[in-house]
Amino acid sequence: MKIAVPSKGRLRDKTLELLEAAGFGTIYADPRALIIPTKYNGIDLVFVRPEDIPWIVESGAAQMGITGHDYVVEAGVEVEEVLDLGYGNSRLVLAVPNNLGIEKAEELPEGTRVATKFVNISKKFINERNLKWKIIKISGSAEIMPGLGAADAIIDISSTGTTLRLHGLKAIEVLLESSARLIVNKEFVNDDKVELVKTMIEGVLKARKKKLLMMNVPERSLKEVLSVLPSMSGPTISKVESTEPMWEVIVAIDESELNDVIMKVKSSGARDILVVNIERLIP
Ligand SMILES: Nc1ncnc2c1ncn2[C@@H]1O[C@H](COP(=O)(O)OP(=O)(O)OP(=O)(O)O)[C@@H](O)[C@H]1O
Ligand SMILES: O=P(O)(O)OC[C@H]1O[C@H](OP(=O)(O)OP(=O)(O)O)[C@H](O)[C@@H]1O
Ligand SMILES: [Mg+2]
Repeated sequence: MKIAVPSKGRLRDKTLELLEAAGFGTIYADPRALIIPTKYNGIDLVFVRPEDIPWIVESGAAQMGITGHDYVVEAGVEVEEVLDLGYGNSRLVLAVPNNLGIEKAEELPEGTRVATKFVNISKKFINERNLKWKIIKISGSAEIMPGLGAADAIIDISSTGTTLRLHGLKAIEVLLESSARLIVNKEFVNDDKVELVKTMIEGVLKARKKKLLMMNVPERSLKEVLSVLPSMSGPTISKVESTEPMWEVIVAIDESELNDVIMKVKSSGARDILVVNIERLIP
Protein backbone atom coordinates (compact mmCIF):
# COMPACT_ATOMS: atom_id res chain seq x y z
CA MET A 1 0.00 0.00 0.00
CA LYS A 2 1.42 3.41 -0.93
CA ILE A 3 0.91 6.77 0.81
CA ALA A 4 1.81 9.82 -1.33
CA VAL A 5 3.43 12.52 0.84
CA PRO A 6 4.84 16.01 0.07
CA SER A 7 8.47 15.75 -1.13
CA LYS A 8 9.09 19.36 -0.07
CA GLY A 9 7.45 22.56 1.15
CA ARG A 10 5.27 23.53 4.06
CA LEU A 11 3.63 20.18 4.74
CA ARG A 12 6.59 17.82 4.42
CA ASP A 13 8.09 17.88 7.93
CA LYS A 14 4.82 17.83 9.88
CA THR A 15 3.54 15.03 7.66
CA LEU A 16 6.62 12.87 8.28
CA GLU A 17 6.48 13.60 12.04
CA LEU A 18 2.80 12.58 12.15
CA LEU A 19 3.41 9.37 10.20
CA GLU A 20 6.39 8.51 12.44
CA ALA A 21 4.25 9.02 15.57
CA ALA A 22 1.53 6.81 14.03
CA GLY A 23 4.01 3.96 13.45
CA PHE A 24 4.67 4.61 9.76
CA GLY A 25 8.13 6.18 9.93
CA THR A 26 10.45 5.37 7.04
CA ILE A 27 13.28 2.88 7.31
CA TYR A 28 16.66 4.19 6.18
CA ALA A 29 16.99 4.76 2.42
CA ASP A 30 19.06 6.92 0.09
CA PRO A 31 17.97 10.55 0.72
CA ARG A 32 17.36 10.84 -3.04
CA ALA A 33 14.93 7.90 -3.02
CA LEU A 34 11.32 8.88 -3.85
CA ILE A 35 9.68 5.66 -2.69
CA ILE A 36 10.67 4.46 0.78
CA PRO A 37 9.33 1.55 2.85
CA THR A 38 7.99 2.35 6.31
CA LYS A 39 8.62 0.38 9.49
CA TYR A 40 5.17 -1.16 8.94
CA ASN A 41 5.64 -4.00 6.48
CA GLY A 42 3.72 -3.49 3.26
CA ILE A 43 3.20 0.27 3.59
CA ASP A 44 5.53 2.56 1.58
CA LEU A 45 5.77 6.37 1.35
CA VAL A 46 5.90 7.97 -2.12
CA PHE A 47 7.51 11.43 -2.15
CA VAL A 48 5.89 13.74 -4.74
CA ARG A 49 4.99 17.45 -5.12
CA PRO A 50 1.96 18.36 -2.98
CA GLU A 51 0.01 19.63 -6.00
CA ASP A 52 0.39 16.24 -7.76
CA ILE A 53 -0.84 14.15 -4.82
CA PRO A 54 -4.61 14.49 -5.51
CA TRP A 55 -4.47 13.00 -9.03
CA ILE A 56 -1.88 10.37 -8.03
CA VAL A 57 -4.33 9.14 -5.38
CA GLU A 58 -7.33 9.37 -7.75
CA SER A 59 -5.42 7.26 -10.30
CA GLY A 60 -4.73 4.57 -7.68
CA ALA A 61 -0.98 4.84 -8.19
CA ALA A 62 -1.02 5.59 -4.48
CA GLN A 63 -3.99 4.45 -2.38
CA MET A 64 -3.69 7.30 0.16
CA GLY A 65 -2.10 10.73 0.32
CA ILE A 66 -1.52 13.79 2.50
CA THR A 67 -1.74 17.24 0.90
CA GLY A 68 -3.52 20.56 1.21
CA HIS A 69 -7.28 20.80 0.76
CA ASP A 70 -6.66 23.66 -1.66
CA TYR A 71 -4.77 21.32 -4.01
CA VAL A 72 -7.50 18.68 -3.72
CA VAL A 73 -10.12 21.24 -4.81
CA GLU A 74 -7.86 22.71 -7.51
CA ALA A 75 -7.23 19.25 -8.99
CA GLY A 76 -10.99 18.60 -9.19
CA VAL A 77 -10.44 14.91 -8.48
CA GLU A 78 -12.75 12.26 -7.01
CA VAL A 79 -11.01 11.22 -3.77
CA GLU A 80 -12.25 10.82 -0.18
CA GLU A 81 -10.95 13.40 2.32
CA VAL A 82 -11.07 11.18 5.42
CA LEU A 83 -9.23 13.34 7.99
CA ASP A 84 -8.44 17.01 8.58
CA LEU A 85 -4.93 16.80 10.04
CA GLY A 86 -4.99 20.21 11.74
CA TYR A 87 -1.82 21.71 10.26
CA GLY A 88 -1.10 23.69 7.07
CA ASN A 89 -4.00 25.95 8.08
CA SER A 90 -4.31 28.61 5.37
CA ARG A 91 -6.83 30.30 3.13
CA LEU A 92 -7.02 31.00 -0.58
CA VAL A 93 -7.66 34.72 -0.97
CA LEU A 94 -8.25 37.34 -3.64
CA ALA A 95 -5.76 40.14 -2.90
CA VAL A 96 -5.32 43.57 -4.45
CA PRO A 97 -2.89 46.52 -3.94
CA ASN A 98 -4.02 48.15 -0.70
CA ASN A 99 -3.79 51.68 -2.11
CA LEU A 100 -6.69 51.19 -4.56
CA GLY A 101 -9.42 51.45 -1.92
CA ILE A 102 -11.08 48.34 -3.40
CA GLU A 103 -13.11 46.19 -0.98
CA LYS A 104 -15.08 43.80 -3.23
CA ALA A 105 -14.25 41.73 -6.32
CA GLU A 106 -17.02 43.48 -8.30
CA GLU A 107 -15.18 46.80 -7.92
CA LEU A 108 -12.33 45.49 -10.12
CA PRO A 109 -12.85 46.53 -13.76
CA GLU A 110 -13.45 44.27 -16.78
CA GLY A 111 -10.11 42.92 -18.09
CA THR A 112 -8.50 42.82 -14.63
CA ARG A 113 -5.42 40.55 -14.80
CA VAL A 114 -5.36 38.01 -11.92
CA ALA A 115 -2.12 36.04 -11.28
CA THR A 116 -2.60 32.65 -9.61
CA LYS A 117 -1.40 29.04 -9.27
CA PHE A 118 -5.02 28.01 -8.68
CA VAL A 119 -6.48 28.37 -12.18
CA ASN A 120 -9.49 26.04 -11.80
CA ILE A 121 -10.64 27.52 -8.48
CA SER A 122 -10.15 31.03 -9.88
CA LYS A 123 -12.11 30.25 -13.07
CA LYS A 124 -15.01 28.92 -10.97
CA PHE A 125 -14.96 32.04 -8.77
CA ILE A 126 -14.87 34.39 -11.79
CA ASN A 127 -17.69 32.56 -13.61
CA GLU A 128 -19.89 32.37 -10.51
CA ARG A 129 -19.54 36.12 -10.00
CA ASN A 130 -19.79 36.86 -13.73
CA LEU A 131 -16.52 38.79 -13.64
CA LYS A 132 -14.77 39.53 -16.94
CA TRP A 133 -11.19 39.04 -15.75
CA LYS A 134 -8.06 37.57 -17.39
CA ILE A 135 -6.32 34.74 -15.49
CA ILE A 136 -2.52 34.64 -15.64
CA LYS A 137 -1.17 31.21 -14.63
CA ILE A 138 1.99 31.38 -12.51
CA SER A 139 3.90 28.74 -10.51
CA GLY A 140 4.66 30.71 -7.34
CA SER A 141 5.66 34.08 -5.81
CA ALA A 142 2.26 35.52 -6.74
CA GLU A 143 2.59 38.49 -4.39
CA ILE A 144 5.28 40.20 -6.46
CA MET A 145 3.18 40.26 -9.66
CA PRO A 146 1.05 43.41 -9.05
CA GLY A 147 4.12 45.39 -7.95
CA LEU A 148 5.92 44.34 -11.13
CA GLY A 149 2.94 45.50 -13.18
CA ALA A 150 2.52 41.92 -14.45
CA ALA A 151 -0.93 41.60 -12.84
CA ASP A 152 -3.63 43.73 -11.18
CA ALA A 153 -4.63 41.21 -8.48
CA ILE A 154 -3.74 37.73 -7.23
CA ILE A 155 -5.50 34.63 -5.93
CA ASP A 156 -3.04 32.83 -3.63
CA ILE A 157 -2.59 31.04 -0.32
CA SER A 158 -2.20 33.13 2.82
CA SER A 159 -1.83 32.18 6.47
CA THR A 160 -0.22 34.95 8.55
CA GLY A 161 -0.72 37.54 5.78
CA THR A 162 2.93 38.56 6.07
CA THR A 163 3.81 38.04 2.42
CA LEU A 164 0.75 40.03 1.32
CA ARG A 165 1.58 42.93 3.64
CA LEU A 166 5.25 42.91 2.59
CA HIS A 167 4.17 43.47 -0.99
CA GLY A 168 1.52 46.15 -0.35
CA LEU A 169 -1.42 43.81 -0.91
CA LYS A 170 -4.56 43.15 1.09
CA ALA A 171 -6.96 40.21 0.98
CA ILE A 172 -10.51 41.32 0.04
CA GLU A 173 -12.21 37.92 -0.38
CA VAL A 174 -11.64 34.37 0.94
CA LEU A 175 -12.27 31.71 -1.72
CA LEU A 176 -11.40 28.64 0.39
CA GLU A 177 -10.20 27.63 3.87
CA SER A 178 -7.46 24.98 3.67
CA SER A 179 -5.47 22.59 5.83
CA ALA A 180 -3.62 19.32 5.37
CA ARG A 181 -5.94 16.39 4.68
CA LEU A 182 -5.60 12.60 4.59
CA ILE A 183 -7.11 11.56 1.24
CA VAL A 184 -8.02 8.05 0.04
CA ASN A 185 -8.69 6.52 -3.39
CA LYS A 186 -12.42 5.79 -3.61
CA GLU A 187 -11.82 2.07 -4.32
CA PHE A 188 -9.80 1.69 -1.11
CA VAL A 189 -11.98 3.49 1.43
CA ASN A 190 -12.84 0.17 3.14
CA ASP A 191 -9.41 -1.42 2.72
CA ASP A 192 -7.99 -2.86 5.97
CA LYS A 193 -4.62 -1.13 5.63
CA VAL A 194 -6.33 2.20 4.89
CA GLU A 195 -8.45 1.75 8.04
CA LEU A 196 -5.28 0.93 10.00
CA VAL A 197 -3.43 4.06 8.79
CA LYS A 198 -6.47 6.30 9.38
CA THR A 199 -7.06 4.87 12.88
CA MET A 200 -3.43 5.31 13.95
CA ILE A 201 -3.16 8.87 12.58
CA GLU A 202 -6.48 9.78 14.26
CA GLY A 203 -5.13 8.23 17.48
CA VAL A 204 -2.06 10.49 17.37
CA LEU A 205 -4.14 13.61 16.64
CA LYS A 206 -6.57 12.89 19.50
CA ALA A 207 -3.69 12.12 21.91
CA ARG A 208 -1.97 15.43 21.12
CA LYS A 209 -4.91 17.24 22.69
CA LYS A 210 -4.78 15.18 25.94
CA LYS A 211 -2.46 14.41 28.87
CA LEU A 212 -2.63 11.53 31.37
CA LEU A 213 -2.91 12.71 34.99
CA MET A 214 -1.82 10.22 37.69
CA MET A 215 -2.04 10.93 41.42
CA ASN A 216 -2.19 9.36 44.88
CA VAL A 217 -5.21 10.33 46.97
CA PRO A 218 -5.77 9.57 50.69
CA GLU A 219 -9.11 7.80 51.16
CA ARG A 220 -10.48 10.76 53.18
CA SER A 221 -9.93 13.11 50.16
CA LEU A 222 -11.07 10.72 47.40
CA LYS A 223 -14.65 11.98 47.14
CA GLU A 224 -13.59 15.63 46.89
CA VAL A 225 -10.81 14.90 44.35
CA LEU A 226 -13.20 12.93 42.12
CA SER A 227 -15.71 15.78 42.33
CA VAL A 228 -13.27 18.29 40.76
CA LEU A 229 -12.29 16.01 37.83
CA PRO A 230 -13.95 16.87 34.48
CA SER A 231 -17.17 14.85 34.23
CA MET A 232 -16.31 13.17 30.90
CA SER A 233 -12.99 11.86 32.21
CA GLY A 234 -14.01 8.45 33.70
CA PRO A 235 -11.03 8.07 36.12
CA THR A 236 -9.40 4.71 36.86
CA ILE A 237 -9.11 4.18 40.62
CA SER A 238 -6.98 1.47 42.26
CA LYS A 239 -6.05 0.69 45.86
CA VAL A 240 -2.46 1.56 46.83
CA GLU A 241 -0.54 -0.56 49.34
CA SER A 242 0.33 2.13 51.89
CA THR A 243 0.55 2.74 55.64
CA GLU A 244 -2.59 4.89 55.35
CA PRO A 245 -5.68 4.08 53.19
CA MET A 246 -4.62 5.43 49.77
CA TRP A 247 -5.97 5.31 46.19
CA GLU A 248 -4.29 5.87 42.85
CA VAL A 249 -6.39 7.94 40.41
CA ILE A 250 -5.57 7.97 36.67
CA VAL A 251 -7.44 10.15 34.20
CA ALA A 252 -7.02 11.58 30.63
CA ILE A 253 -7.50 15.35 30.63
CA ASP A 254 -7.74 17.92 27.80
CA GLU A 255 -4.43 19.80 27.79
CA SER A 256 -6.38 23.08 27.83
CA GLU A 257 -7.79 22.37 31.30
CA LEU A 258 -4.77 20.54 32.76
CA ASN A 259 -3.25 23.28 34.92
CA ASP A 260 -6.57 24.24 36.53
CA VAL A 261 -7.40 20.58 37.26
CA ILE A 262 -3.93 20.01 38.79
CA MET A 263 -4.40 22.95 41.20
CA LYS A 264 -7.92 21.77 42.11
CA VAL A 265 -6.95 18.14 42.85
CA LYS A 266 -3.86 19.32 44.73
CA SER A 267 -5.92 21.58 46.98
CA SER A 268 -8.42 18.71 47.44
CA GLY A 269 -5.69 16.49 48.88
CA ALA A 270 -4.11 14.68 45.90
CA ARG A 271 -0.35 14.25 45.94
CA ASP A 272 2.51 12.73 43.89
CA ILE A 273 0.70 14.17 40.83
CA LEU A 274 2.23 13.03 37.49
CA VAL A 275 1.50 14.45 34.02
CA VAL A 276 2.24 11.88 31.29
CA ASN A 277 2.23 12.32 27.49
CA ILE A 278 -0.13 10.07 25.55
CA GLU A 279 1.25 8.77 22.23
CA ARG A 280 -2.05 7.61 20.75
CA LEU A 281 -5.66 7.72 21.93
CA ILE A 282 -7.84 5.16 20.11
CA PRO A 283 -11.49 5.67 21.17
N1 LIG B 1 1.96 29.87 4.22
C1 LIG B 1 1.33 28.72 4.44
N2 LIG B 1 0.88 28.43 5.67
C2 LIG B 1 0.24 27.27 5.90
N3 LIG B 1 0.01 26.34 4.96
C3 LIG B 1 0.45 26.61 3.73
C4 LIG B 1 1.14 27.80 3.40
N4 LIG B 1 1.47 27.75 2.10
C5 LIG B 1 1.00 26.58 1.62
N5 LIG B 1 0.38 25.91 2.60
C6 LIG B 1 -0.26 24.63 2.51
O1 LIG B 1 0.73 23.68 2.14
C7 LIG B 1 0.35 23.03 0.95
C8 LIG B 1 1.55 22.86 0.11
O2 LIG B 1 2.04 24.16 -0.14
P1 LIG B 1 3.59 24.33 -0.46
O3 LIG B 1 3.83 25.80 -0.55
O4 LIG B 1 4.38 23.54 0.48
O5 LIG B 1 3.70 23.63 -1.83
P2 LIG B 1 3.98 24.32 -3.18
O6 LIG B 1 3.55 25.75 -3.09
O7 LIG B 1 3.36 23.46 -4.22
O8 LIG B 1 5.55 24.24 -3.25
P3 LIG B 1 6.51 25.49 -3.14
O9 LIG B 1 5.95 26.32 -2.01
O10 LIG B 1 7.83 24.88 -2.83
O11 LIG B 1 6.39 26.17 -4.48
C9 LIG B 1 -0.67 23.92 0.28
O12 LIG B 1 -1.59 23.08 -0.42
C10 LIG B 1 -1.32 24.62 1.43
O13 LIG B 1 -2.42 23.81 1.88
O1 LIG C 1 0.55 34.38 4.77
P1 LIG C 1 2.02 33.96 4.88
O2 LIG C 1 2.36 33.39 6.23
O3 LIG C 1 2.94 35.05 4.44
O4 LIG C 1 2.24 32.73 3.87
C1 LIG C 1 1.80 32.85 2.56
C2 LIG C 1 2.89 32.38 1.60
O5 LIG C 1 3.14 30.98 1.84
C3 LIG C 1 3.16 30.33 0.60
O6 LIG C 1 4.39 30.53 0.00
P2 LIG C 1 5.53 29.41 0.14
O7 LIG C 1 6.35 29.73 1.31
O8 LIG C 1 4.87 28.06 0.11
O9 LIG C 1 6.33 29.62 -1.18
P3 LIG C 1 5.71 29.55 -2.66
O10 LIG C 1 5.26 30.96 -2.98
O11 LIG C 1 6.81 29.03 -3.50
O12 LIG C 1 4.51 28.62 -2.58
C4 LIG C 1 2.17 31.05 -0.24
O13 LIG C 1 2.44 30.84 -1.63
C5 LIG C 1 2.39 32.51 0.17
O14 LIG C 1 3.38 33.11 -0.63
MG1 LIG D 1 4.10 27.19 -1.60
